[in-house]
Amino acid sequence: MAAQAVLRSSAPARLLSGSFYIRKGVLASWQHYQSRRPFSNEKVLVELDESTVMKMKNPPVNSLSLDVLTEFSISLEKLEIDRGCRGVILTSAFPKIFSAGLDITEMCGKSAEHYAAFWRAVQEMWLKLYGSNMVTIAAINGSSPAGGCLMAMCCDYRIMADNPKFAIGLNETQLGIVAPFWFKETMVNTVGNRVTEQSLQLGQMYPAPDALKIGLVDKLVTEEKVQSTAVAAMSQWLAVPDHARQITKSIMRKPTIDNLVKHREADINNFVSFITKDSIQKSLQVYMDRLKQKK
Ligand SMILES: CC/C=C\C/C=C\C/C=C\C=C\CC(=O)SCCNC(=O)CCNC(=O)[C@H](O)C(C)(C)COP(=O)(O)OP(=O)(O)OC[C@H]1O[C@@H](n2cnc3c(N)ncnc32)[C@H](O)[C@@H]1OP(=O)(O)O
Repeated sequence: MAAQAVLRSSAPARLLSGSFYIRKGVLASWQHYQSRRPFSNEKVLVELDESTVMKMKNPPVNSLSLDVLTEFSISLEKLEIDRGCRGVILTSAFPKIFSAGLDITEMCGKSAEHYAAFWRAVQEMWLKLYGSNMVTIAAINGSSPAGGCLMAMCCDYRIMADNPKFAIGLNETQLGIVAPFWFKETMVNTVGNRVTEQSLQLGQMYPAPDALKIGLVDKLVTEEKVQSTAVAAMSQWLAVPDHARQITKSIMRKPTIDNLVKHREADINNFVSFITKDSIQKSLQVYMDRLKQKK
């Protein structure tokens, strides 16, 4: 809902706040300084250097736990209301892993209340990131399955490390679970219906070069150049007038966002009744055991 409000109202609001900024002079400068200080969170670092960079840092694989998702949404919201921040680069603090997707342990052996709270946090992250008014660029410096791929697809532009060992995709069916409709819609909006249909059914993970071929990522560069390329791309995107770019983004994304907002509670109920099934719990357990055994 918040993301929706931002999408609808924020272009004029930002223009208004721009004139307030000039008139109020010193006060605005102080507020600007306050809001531009790096935030020191535990699992989502926000660095304010040449560009604003959000770095996921949840060892070992940046799985998206309830804590990480909550911290992520709060940090993004702070940047969203910061008049000095027009764009954000999303990346990982670890080499070789962007994000392992949703934390599977949050979906195993917990209460229905926990699953509902967890799923609401997943939705909130998506609403905020997909609905962001800022330019969002994913600097994908490693593998990015499922929820990690979703986060990357929420961004306006995706740069990935050129290494066939790194793969990205929505692999949910491989775990015996189903990507919900808004994951599907995000992928359709990124790579089109036919590729999505095949990818989702097969739970396909794409090595970086194949991800480029199907348009799941926009550019491949060497691992060392991922972040600097993201900074360069950011200047290009920021050269476009904000209001025009934001309204265009809203026109493109609003129907998809509205669809989740409208069905949000039903989607939570669906998730809870799906994930609490014995057969699904067993599938997840088998998948986790396999992950642990592969060493
Ligand atoms: C009808 C429909 C209605 C409603 C919708 C219903 C359901 C939708 C439900 C859910 C949607 C979910 C989306 C998801 O995101 S599910 C998560 C999918 N993620 C994965 O499959 C990734 C699995 N991990 C990997 O492939 C690899 O770990 C890796 C490539 C990310 C990294 O490989 P490494 O070799 O570097 O590291 P590992 O040794 O494999 O892992 C280290 C460590 O981390 C644990 N781990 C890995 N991934 C996860 C994870 N996603 N969650 C929790 N824990 C994870 C792994 O077990 C290792 O643990 P130990 O060190 O052995 O303890």
